[in-house]
Amino acid sequence: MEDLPGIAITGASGRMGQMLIKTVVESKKARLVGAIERKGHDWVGRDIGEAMGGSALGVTVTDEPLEAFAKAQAVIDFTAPAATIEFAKLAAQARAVHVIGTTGMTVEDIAQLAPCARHAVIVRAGNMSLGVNLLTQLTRKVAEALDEDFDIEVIEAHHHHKVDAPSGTALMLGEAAAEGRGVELNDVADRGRDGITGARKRGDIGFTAIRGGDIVGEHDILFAAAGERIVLRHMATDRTIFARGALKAALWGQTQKPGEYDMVDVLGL
Ligand SMILES: NC(=O)C1=CN([C@@H]2O[C@H](COP(=O)(O)OP(=O)(O)OC[C@H]3O[C@@H](n4cnc5c(N)ncnc54)[C@H](O)[C@@H]3O)[C@@H](O)[C@H]2O)C=CC1
Ligand SMILES: O=C(O)C1=N[C@H](C(=O)O)C[C@H](O)C1
Repeated sequence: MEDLPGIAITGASGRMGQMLIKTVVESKKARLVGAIERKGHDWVGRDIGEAMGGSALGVTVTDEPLEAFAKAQAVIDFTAPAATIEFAKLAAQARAVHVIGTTGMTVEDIAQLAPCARHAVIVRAGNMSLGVNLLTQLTRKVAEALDEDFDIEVIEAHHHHKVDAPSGTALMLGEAAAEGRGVELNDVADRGRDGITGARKRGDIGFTAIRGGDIVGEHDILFAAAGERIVLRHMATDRTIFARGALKAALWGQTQKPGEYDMVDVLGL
């Protein structure tokens, strides 16, 4: 048991944090060594298992990430952009693999990861599921095969707690479509329509975000032309798909050189 890679989970009380704790505890390939929450959170100082409403797991929730990371071979982090940047610096200091699921990071945020990746493995993806990562490949291929007679729209739906839009997954799919077309997403993305917008610009890739209820995550890539439409769809119904992918990334990262990777690397797609 002691030989298994030790995993620390940040944002331990969150929707993904709790799912990750369960996934690591149930895994025969890793052990839980740390649970981190933000300063002032009422779970700090409590056993993580008991805080989650179950039996004790022998891991106390801490607000001192570096102490927890120093005991871990990997950190799995689904929190918020500012927290993730700080965690990247600390994970690099601890030489722990940093698996980042956090979305809503800006280009400037992402640039801050590069110096950390000189010292430790970073695996970052807006979606850790096998299905979505396969869908990015399919999206690239379909976009490559079709010309601009086909308008590309990415439509996503999520629960009403989600704070960022478009979703990280929608942006991954948009990137894949843009790559297939041989264009830069930044040059063609249409991310917010309201009022008299004018007609759709040929070649644009549009994004629509739906927020409601407890939707786990749904993504459509629509290719719409005169007289026909193609729709590629992924529907997540359970957050375990993200947690399992993140744990796979944490284990895969143990044998990699420092650098920045994504789930396509992990899954070998
Ligand atoms: N890449 C993927 O496959 C997936 C990514 N996500 C992303 O993961 C992130 C979290 O999602 P949820 O779990 O639904 O949110 P949530 O709001 O339920 O959880 C976030 C947790 O992070 C904690 N946190 C914030 N700042 C912190 C800090 N400085 N130190 C320690 N903990 C801190 C919060 O207290 C909270 O417990 C979002 O960006 C979401 O888009 C969610 C699902 C899948
Ligand atoms: O916030 C979520 O819940 C999710 N976030 C990710 C995203 O932004 O795409 C992945 C998944 O869709 C769930």
